[in-house]
Amino acid sequence: MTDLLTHEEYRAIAASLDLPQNAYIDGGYRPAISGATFETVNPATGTVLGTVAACGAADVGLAVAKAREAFEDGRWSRLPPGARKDVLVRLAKLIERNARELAVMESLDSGKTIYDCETVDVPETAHVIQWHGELIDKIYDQVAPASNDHIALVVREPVGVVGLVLPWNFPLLMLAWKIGPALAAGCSVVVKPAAETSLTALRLAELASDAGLPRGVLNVVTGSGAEVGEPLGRHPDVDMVSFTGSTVTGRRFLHYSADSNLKEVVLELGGKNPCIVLDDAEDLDAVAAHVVNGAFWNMGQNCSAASRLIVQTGVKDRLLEKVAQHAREWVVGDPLNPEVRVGALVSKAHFAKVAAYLELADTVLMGGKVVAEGFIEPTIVEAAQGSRLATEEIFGPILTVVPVTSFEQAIAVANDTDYGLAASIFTANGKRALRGARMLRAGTVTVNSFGEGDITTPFGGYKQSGFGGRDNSIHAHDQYTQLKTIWLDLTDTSDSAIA
Ligand SMILES: NC(=O)C1=CN([C@@H]2O[C@H](COP(=O)(O)OP(=O)(O)OC[C@H]3O[C@@H](n4cnc5c(N)ncnc54)[C@H](OP(=O)(O)O)[C@@H]3O)[C@@H](O)[C@H]2O)C=CC1
Ligand SMILES: CCCCCC/C=C/C(=O)O
Repeated sequence: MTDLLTHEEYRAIAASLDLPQNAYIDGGYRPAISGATFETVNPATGTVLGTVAACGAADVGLAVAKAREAFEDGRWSRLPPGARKDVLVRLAKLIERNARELAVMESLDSGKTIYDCETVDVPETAHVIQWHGELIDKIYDQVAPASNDHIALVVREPVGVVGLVLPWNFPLLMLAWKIGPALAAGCSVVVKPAAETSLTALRLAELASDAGLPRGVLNVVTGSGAEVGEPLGRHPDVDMVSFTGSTVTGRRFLHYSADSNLKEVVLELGGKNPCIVLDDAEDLDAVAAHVVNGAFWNMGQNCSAASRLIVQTGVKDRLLEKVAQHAREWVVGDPLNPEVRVGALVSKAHFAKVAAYLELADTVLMGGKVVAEGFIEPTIVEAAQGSRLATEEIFGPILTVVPVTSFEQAIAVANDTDYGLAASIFTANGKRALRGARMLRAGTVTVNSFGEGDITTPFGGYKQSGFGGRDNSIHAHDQYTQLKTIWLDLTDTSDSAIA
């Protein structure tokens, strides 16, 4: 467990940080070719932290060319897997050694709490990179069951140059979820972080060079979705894009691919994740703790947040009382204060969007107020199935309660959404739990708990929550590799055999 510092100590570190400013291309920092910059803001205070290179299509072109050069000359792609493992494990160690700096930088740039950055985001980032590094020299290719006269090898090859387009809710962790398997597989990557949160991706790229990653293999191009994301999505020499973010933007990447080189596209998109609590659920205190964590962790800015509580009427009042009790313990305030569990929403624009949902609530069961610009207290509202509060991804600390009267109705309401990322079901009846888990249309279903699984389990969505592949686990490697068949004819064609 990470030893946390005091609020004052975190503030002192924040004041002394050396923040990256430029894109990271071909193994070094570079300003945008145009010289343009944009301001990156601390959403908790509204102060400008610094400026960052506002890159454009020319910078994307340069990064892709450098990534292609690196891929084709084999400086990384053709290293033995064990050698790639060594570099990734060294990178994981460097992340651990620089954890405090990365955690404070992440908190300042995103409004996430230092508590979460120190205890989850940064250690998990190191863990994920180490896990994929250590996996890569343990995956074997296959021999197909072809006839005795043939040997058919099925081998995996890195897909090539990949574009990784990231969201702002877990800037380091989503970077790790994508570069871990991509680099382990031997790909060269061009990362586009969200403009709100570019700093830690840049610093991590520098650490990767320190760990021995050859130049050109990991490039970070900073700037907006329109100026950097779109040119990357349309680039004819990018072989594959892995994207995490909104369903609207994810859909655009399919258009970019169709309009350019039919690059592969993997999308990890939004969710409106149901958390079902049935009348027979045991240990309501523990259930309430899961519900609160699922709904309010990271200020609800989590694609797998438990944003819909579908609760059977027999247990509703008792559960909601406990949920409110737990939620009241979540202190809202300065993200650099280690006591705080609810920090700032990522930007003014996002805060305004989430705050507008408060206006839609007729029945506020708890909270419902803006604490200060950027900060919203944990809020519980009741809303009818089909209402905007019950169907739209709010991505903020607002939990919508939908009462139901039966197991069947709970499952029907849970599945009545275009999304299908995560779901959970709380019940003491094992058979019903498993039947429910089978019936729920979601990529991850948790029973008597809420969570996303861990690095060993695939993460991705059904329906409009996902497309084309999975993050995490050994299956993440499918995104970044392609299968090749090598067919060898063993028939004996020597003279004696013919005679
Ligand atoms: N699944 C998830 O984990 C996430 C879901 N969301 C959902 O999306 C909503 C909106 O958030 P938002 O930040 O706008 O999410 P987006 O999906 O727009 O952003 C995700 C990434 O895509 C980039 N991007 C944006 N527009 C384009 C484009 N036209 N072409 C290519 N790339 C683009 C962004 O760049 P930039 O931001 O720099 O312009 C960012 O790097 C949230 O309220 C939430 O509901 C958001 C983030 C994560
Ligand atoms: C330690 C697990 C953190 C999981 C966060 C998953 C969020 C993904 C997303 O919002 O895209």
